[in-house]
Amino acid sequence: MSFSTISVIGLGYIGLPTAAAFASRQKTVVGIDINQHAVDTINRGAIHIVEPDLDKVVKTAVEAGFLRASTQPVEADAYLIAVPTPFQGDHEPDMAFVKSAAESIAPVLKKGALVILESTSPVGSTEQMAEWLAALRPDLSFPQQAGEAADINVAYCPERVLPGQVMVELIKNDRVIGGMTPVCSARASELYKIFLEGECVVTNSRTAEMCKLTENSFRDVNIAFANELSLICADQGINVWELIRLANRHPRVNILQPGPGVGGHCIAVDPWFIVAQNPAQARLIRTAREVNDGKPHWVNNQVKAAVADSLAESGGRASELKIACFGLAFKPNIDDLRESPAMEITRMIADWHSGETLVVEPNIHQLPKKLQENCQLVTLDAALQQADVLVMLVDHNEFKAVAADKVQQRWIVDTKGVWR
Ligand SMILES: NC(=O)C1=CN([C@@H]2O[C@H](COP(=O)(O)OP(=O)(O)OC[C@H]3O[C@@H](n4cnc5c(N)ncnc54)[C@H](O)[C@@H]3O)[C@@H](O)[C@H]2O)C=CC1
Ligand SMILES: CC(=O)N[C@@H]1[C@@H](OP(=O)(O)OP(=O)(O)OC[C@H]2O[C@@H](n3ccc(=O)[nH]c3=O)[C@H](O)[C@@H]2O)O[C@H](C(=O)O)[C@@H](O)[C@@H]1O
Repeated sequence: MSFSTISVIGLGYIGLPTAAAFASRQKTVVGIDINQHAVDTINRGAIHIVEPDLDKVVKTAVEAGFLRASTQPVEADAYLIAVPTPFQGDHEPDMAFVKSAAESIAPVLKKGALVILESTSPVGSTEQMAEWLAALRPDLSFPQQAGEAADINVAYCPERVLPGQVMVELIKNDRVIGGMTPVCSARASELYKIFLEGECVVTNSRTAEMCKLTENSFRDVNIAFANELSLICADQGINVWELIRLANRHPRVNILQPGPGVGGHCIAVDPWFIVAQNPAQARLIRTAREVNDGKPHWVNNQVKAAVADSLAESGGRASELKIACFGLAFKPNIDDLRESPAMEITRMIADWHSGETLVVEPNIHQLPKKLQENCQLVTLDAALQQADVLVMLVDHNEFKAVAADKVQQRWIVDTKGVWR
C-alpha cells in the first residue's frame, strides 16, 4: 500500500523537519501537536523553533497545500511519532509522551497503516508501543500476534540529525530501520525513501533502539575522556588543548574537545536509558555521565579560585569585581540554551558573586528569566573592557575572532581553549 497521507505526531525539532521533508516531495502531510501555538504558527507557514533553512521548506509546503498542522489526530497511511522522551526521577526514561501519542492515534488507525516510533527510546519501547495500540484496538492485528500478516506494521526508526544541520542530515544520513517484522522494515524503508538520499539499513526494533542510544553514549564517553583530561592537565600544569593536538597526531588517536560540560537534551539524557536498563553492566557509560555532569561544578570552583587570586592581588572588594561569562548556548553558534552547562555555570556564579556578573551571548536579545535578576547582558566589547575575571564558556565564532593578545585580563577561566 502506498503512502498518500502521512501523519507526524509531535512537531518539534525532529517532527517538523521530517513532516516538511515529506511535504516537499509532494506528499500530503498532517502534523499533529498538542501545542496550539505550534499548530497555528505552522499553519501560517512559519516555524516556532530555530533551525537553518527549515522556515523556507515549511513555508513552501504549507503554501502549496502539502503540509498542515492540527491538534486532532487524523486517518493516515503512515504515522511517525517524534514526541519528547526525557528522563524522570533517578534518570529513569519517561515514556508518558509516547504513550499518550500512541493513545491519540489508536482511534484513527486503519488496517494497512504503518506506525513508526522515532523518539529516542529504551530497548523494548517499540514492542511496548505496539502492545498499547493492540490493547486499544482489539479489532486490528499487530506484529506481536500476527507477525508478517499483521493489519498494522510497526517499526523503530531513530533520528540522528545534528541540530543546526538538520535539513541536510535528514536527507543525507543513513537511516537505521528496525521493523518488528521484515515486512514492517520493508514498508518503513519504502516510506523514508520518499526523501532519503542516504541508505536504509535494516535490523530489528530492539537493535535499532540500542543503536540510537549507543551512538549518543559513544559521544558522551569520548567527551568525558576529554573532560577528565582537562581536570588532570589543570592539576599538572599542562595545556590540555596542546596535549590533545599532539596526541591526535597519532594515526589511531582522535580525542574530542573538553568544555564546560555536556549540554543539549540528547547526549546528556540518552546514555541514562542504557544505565537504567543495565545498571550492573553500564559502568563506563554511567561514569562518563558523572564526569560530564561534574564539569560545571569544577568550572565554578575554578572561577571562585580566580576571583580569590584576583582580589588577593588587587586588595579590592568582591562586590566591586566584575565577572564576564562568554556564551550561554549549549554549543557554539546556536541560540539553544536548553540543558546548557554554560547557563548552569553562569547561574552558579551569579548566585555566589556579590559583584556584577556580565553575560555575552551574541545569539540572544534578552537574558533568560533565571538570569534576569542578577546578571546583565552586555556586548563583547563592553565585557572585554569592563570585566576583571573572564569565563569563556562557548566557542562562538564571535569570541574566536578576538585575538588572544587583545584580551588584557590576567584572570581567565577558559573552558574552550579560545583565549588560553
Ligand atoms: N532534537 C534533536 O536534535 C534530536 C531529538 N531526538 C529525539 O526525538 C524526539 C523528539 O525530540 P524533539 O523534536 O527535539 O522534541 P521537541 O520538544 O522539540 O518536540 C516534541 C513535540 O512533541 C509535542 N508533543 C508532546 N506530546 C505530544 C502528543 N501526545 N501528541 C502530539 N504532540 C505531542 C510537543 O508539544 C512538541 O512540540 C526525542 O525522543 C528526542 O530525544 C533524536 C535525534 C535528534
Ligand atoms: C552521536 C552524535 O553526534 N549525536 C548528535 C547529538 O547532537 P548534539 O547537538 O547534542 O551533539 P554535540 O554537537 O555532540 O553536542 C553535545 C554537547 O557536547 C559538547 N561537546 C561536543 C563535542 C566535543 O568535542 N566536546 C563537547 O564538549 C557540546 O558543546 C554540547 O554541549 O545528539 C543528537 C540527538 O540524539 O539528539 C544526534 O541526533 C546528533 O547526531
